[in-house]
Amino acid sequence: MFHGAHLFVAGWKGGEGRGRGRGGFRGGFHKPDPEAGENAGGSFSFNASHCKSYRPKVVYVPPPPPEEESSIFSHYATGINFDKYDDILVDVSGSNPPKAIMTFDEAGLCESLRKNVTKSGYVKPTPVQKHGIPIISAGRDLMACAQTGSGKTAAFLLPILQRLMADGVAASKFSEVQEPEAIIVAPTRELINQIYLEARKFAYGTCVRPVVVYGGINTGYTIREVLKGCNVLCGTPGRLLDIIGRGKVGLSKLRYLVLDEADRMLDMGFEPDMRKLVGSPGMPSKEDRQTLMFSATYPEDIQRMAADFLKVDYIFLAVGVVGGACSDVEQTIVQVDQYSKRDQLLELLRSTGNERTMVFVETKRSADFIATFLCQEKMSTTSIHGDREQREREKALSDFRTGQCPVLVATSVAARGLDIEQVQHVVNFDLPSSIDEYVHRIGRTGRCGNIGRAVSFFNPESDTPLARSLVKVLSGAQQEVPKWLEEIAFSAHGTTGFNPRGKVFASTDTRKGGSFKTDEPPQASAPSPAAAADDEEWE
Ligand SMILES: Nc1ncnc2c1ncn2[C@@H]1O[C@H](COP(=O)(O)OP(=O)(O)OP(=O)(O)O)[C@@H](O)[C@H]1O
Repeated sequence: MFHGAHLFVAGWKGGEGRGRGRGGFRGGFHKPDPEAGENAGGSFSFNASHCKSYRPKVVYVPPPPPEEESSIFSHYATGINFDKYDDILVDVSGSNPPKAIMTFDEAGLCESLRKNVTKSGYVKPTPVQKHGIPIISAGRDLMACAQTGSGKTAAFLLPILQRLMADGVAASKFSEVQEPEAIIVAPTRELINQIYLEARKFAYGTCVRPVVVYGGINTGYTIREVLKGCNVLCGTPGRLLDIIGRGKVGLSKLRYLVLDEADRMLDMGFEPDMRKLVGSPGMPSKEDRQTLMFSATYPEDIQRMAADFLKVDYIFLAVGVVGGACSDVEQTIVQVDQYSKRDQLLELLRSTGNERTMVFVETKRSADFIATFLCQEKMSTTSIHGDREQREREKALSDFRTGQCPVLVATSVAARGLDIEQVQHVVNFDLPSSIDEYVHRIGRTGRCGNIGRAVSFFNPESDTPLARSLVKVLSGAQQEVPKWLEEIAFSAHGTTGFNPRGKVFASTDTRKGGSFKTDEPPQASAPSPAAAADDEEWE
């Protein structure tokens, strides 16, 4: 059964002026809606960036997060390859990097935090935690790159919470303006909510209070939550700027600014808002705050630009190959033509039984279309994309998490960061136009040392531009490269310099002199038009 009432009328939101593409005038009458987060500063000036269509007031209030300890600390088991993380090569550059820790005991966590780490099932730190925790604890800025599912979230949350707890920071509900010590930004609502739940878990039983703000939920509710006390503010950029613009959040106590999925936060869609955020009144300068960036991918141009937000002596940490795919995911590329994709998908899903599977498509329309098709074929399917109401998105995710709907059809909105237990399988029904997006998508499986599988439909008519990067990512993750794909990659770009078995991307810091030694063209950080159409809403 398809879970979600609106298949084709997926909740009216008024037009396409969203995500990365926003800022362009699309015509139509605009009425600012303060509840939806518009006209944040009080005065409304008519310029292109304000031109969104009128949208109805957002009334959705999400269900409260779990209160029982067993739900807060529920976690899945690490997989058989967890210990293999230790074999991954680590590159730390920048002056005087602190020594890595080997155990959580060496992290010097206070008792309550240490207890919460244990209750979360963490026995030993992953490499990004071994290196990242002491770097952050030493007060250094950090640009960290580590493969999907390898524990980047705890790598920044633990040292931040440790410092706040050690300093006796406590939330106060007696203030009309809340002054958080840390702000964490992520590109999608579901991801920031997940980070918030992780922060809440690690801060359990302490006086430190994390709060989450994101678009698609009632602003009044969000403000009330912030005003109950806020030390760690987690948010999507638009809603964060809105709350700050309304004067509900002051920045004078801010010590930590974290950009999760940092390359995405600094690409051309989110960069203006990130600059607005760091330019907000009261925001400490980069010299006076600690800025931390995390991702599994860092295109070179983004890496250079990220330096604008970091102190000169930031530390660059690369666990494994920058932009490399998780080697615990078995990747298969199947050559298809556009018209056989649906039948092949069906066949694939029938053969995998009830395995939890994420099926990625390129547009919101095809997400609805494929989900409907699978439902008609009696597969329990749900879908998530930017045109669905927040209520529907959260229901879809929850039905997928609980296994009620083992198939989730998704656009790029679900490509990054989501950590869902037992996703055994990812299908790229449509391949994305960027290899980084591919790496993030297949990283929804094979997490935390578990093994996963990814099958991608390659249509030579549309996917040839990706062939070369795909060959490199496959060989970099020790996967079999189909002969036909090598041939397509070879003929698409001629013979010069194409060495499919060569080094994938050098895992080096751009400060070493732009040494991303790759024989492929620089990764485009700009989104494709199709990807832009599926972007997260910025409220
Ligand atoms: N040291 C650890 N021991 C056991 N489990 C861990 C450890 N660190 C993290 N985990 C778990 O591993 C899973 C993946 O972690 P996380 O979501 O932080 O990965 P990530 O590197 O941020 O991935 P992505 O690049 O997809 O965002 C989570 O369920 C997390 O709780």
